[in-house]
Amino acid sequence: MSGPHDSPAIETRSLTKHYGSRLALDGLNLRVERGSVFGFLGANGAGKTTAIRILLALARATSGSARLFGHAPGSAEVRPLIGYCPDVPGFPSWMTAREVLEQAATLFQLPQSTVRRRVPELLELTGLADTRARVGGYSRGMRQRLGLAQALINSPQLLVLDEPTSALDPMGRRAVLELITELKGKTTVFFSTHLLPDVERVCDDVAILSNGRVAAEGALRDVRARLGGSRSRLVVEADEPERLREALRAATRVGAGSGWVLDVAEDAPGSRALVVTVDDVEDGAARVAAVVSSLGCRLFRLEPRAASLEDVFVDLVEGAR
Ligand SMILES: Nc1ncnc2c1ncn2[C@@H]1O[C@H](COP(=O)(O)OP(=O)(O)OP(=O)(O)O)[C@@H](O)[C@H]1O
Repeated sequence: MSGPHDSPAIETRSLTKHYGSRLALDGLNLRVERGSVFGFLGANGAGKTTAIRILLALARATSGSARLFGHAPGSAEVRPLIGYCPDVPGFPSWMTAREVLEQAATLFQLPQSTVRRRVPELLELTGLADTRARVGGYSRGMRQRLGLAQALINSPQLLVLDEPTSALDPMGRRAVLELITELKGKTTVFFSTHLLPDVERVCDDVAILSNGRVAAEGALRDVRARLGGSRSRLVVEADEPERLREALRAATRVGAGSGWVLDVAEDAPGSRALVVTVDDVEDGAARVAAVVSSLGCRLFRLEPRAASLEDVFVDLVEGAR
């Protein structure tokens, strides 16, 4: 592994975790560069929380190694550099948000002058400045925002977030994503999530975890481009979408059949555009155009659709089942 000065924010090698006979992590190799916003994706049970718990020294690996800035998880060098927010953060119910943050500041032994500045700043940043209620009366979204404020109290170099937007309404979600964007370049942000649009919005790099292993990783753009090609999609819009849909459905491959269409779906609810999945985009486009023409329909639009992260994710996770 690299030395502490040039080492990545996170590096794991062959990280393996057994819970009894269950294999939760199966030789996980992960590298998160300093300053990046890194999306850690995986279906339920893929091993995301287990990996995060090992990185935070809340669980022990069965074998393999993990380093944060070149140091062992939980070591005295690492602790001041990390901020962590679990998916469901817990706080003493009788405390106010301000008290929670002041207590966290005490644990990090921050000077009083820093606490006086930082606590109101963080309350403002997470939209809790005007809340007088005690934490016991908070909604899950409010707890998540307070958890985030707490994770930022020590101005960490690495912020680790487990499903940071899962409990938030659209406004709260947007606020958290904006906050992550603001941290870009200054703080390394490593977050697990199921919410692919969030990843598409803020992440530089991603790793897709499947059955305790990295199934794909790299720059978001590259992962999409590299893996999105396994299924090609065309968007087609004609004046009689129902008839076109029926005709394309008739060309759908069933089982080992020889149909050239893999799937047909509405582009969006109520839209007359259809998304047609084919093996080969050029051949598919020519065939779709021929179908439109044979129906005597007017063609308005026929174009390839770039793969989304969701396409890549679904392909990888379904492929691993
Ligand atoms: N304490 C535990 N004891 C036994 N098995 C566990 C324990 N914690 C996790 N597992 C198992 O390990 C595997 C990975 O779980 P983990 O919680 O890390 O996945 P995850 O990707 O975080 O899932 P989710 O998105 O549902 O939170 C799962 O099969 C889970 O059932």
